[in-house]
Amino acid sequence: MSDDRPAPVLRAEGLVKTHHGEGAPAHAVRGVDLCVRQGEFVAITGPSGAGKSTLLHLLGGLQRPDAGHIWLDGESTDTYGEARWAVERRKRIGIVFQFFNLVSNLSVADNVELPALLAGTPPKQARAERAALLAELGLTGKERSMPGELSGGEQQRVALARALVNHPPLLLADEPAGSLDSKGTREVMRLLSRFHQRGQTIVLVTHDARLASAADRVISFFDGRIADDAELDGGTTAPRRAGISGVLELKD
Ligand SMILES: Nc1ncnc2c1ncn2[C@@H]1O[C@H](COP(=O)(O)OP(=O)(O)OP(=O)(O)O)[C@@H](O)[C@H]1O
Repeated sequence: MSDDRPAPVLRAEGLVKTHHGEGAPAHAVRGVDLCVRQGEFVAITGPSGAGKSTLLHLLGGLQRPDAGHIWLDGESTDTYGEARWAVERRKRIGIVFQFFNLVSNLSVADNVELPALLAGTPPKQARAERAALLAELGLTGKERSMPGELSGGEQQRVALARALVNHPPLLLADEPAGSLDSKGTREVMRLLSRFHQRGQTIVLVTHDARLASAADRVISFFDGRIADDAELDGGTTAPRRAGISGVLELKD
């Protein structure tokens, strides 16, 4: 039987991760199977402590699973070490975080150009890519600013430019509006939607059900497991499949 769906950009099977900290072990991810296809905008939502960030970190190779497997564009990552993950992230996975994680002593322009230069892009092309993205994100004129001189919303837009400068097939976003005010939140969500409309595959982690409604598929994560996985109908919050709303309404 032929499968005319877009190809999987990311696939995971049997992911398990337990954190061993000070107290009792935290079973953050307890067996997750997931397939994200080209062009999808997937939100992973759920209450605080459900394991959403841990799952995103596993998917981006920032943490290693205790068990399970991840494929990027159909290629197994089983043999990847830290260095290989870093290379693959640069090419294939852009990541934005709640607290931006910009390099504080580099200018806006240098923050955005750095991943392009590290990926071997010629300096002239890196500058052009940076200029185009900053213009797109409304940051023209801020090139020489330092991150600390920008508002939170502006810093997150710089982080978005940095994440996208190498045109990665996959964008991972971990609570990208978590430290922004409502204006910054609306702006980040508008930009994510715009990039998605142009074909960017996005996986967004958020505990905020309103933000999740910008996606076209919402995965409800609860206690380390996928509790529900629903396509949204035309960008509204109405799930095609019953069962999602109870989990979405859980408060932190
Ligand atoms: N590095 C760590 N060391 C020890 N425990 C951790 C670590 N990271 C996460 N945990 C624990 O794992 C569980 C899941 O955490 P995680 O941050 O993945 O959840 P989350 O759903 O993203 O929560 P939030 O929405 O509050 O960010 C929690 O019990 C948390 O305390």
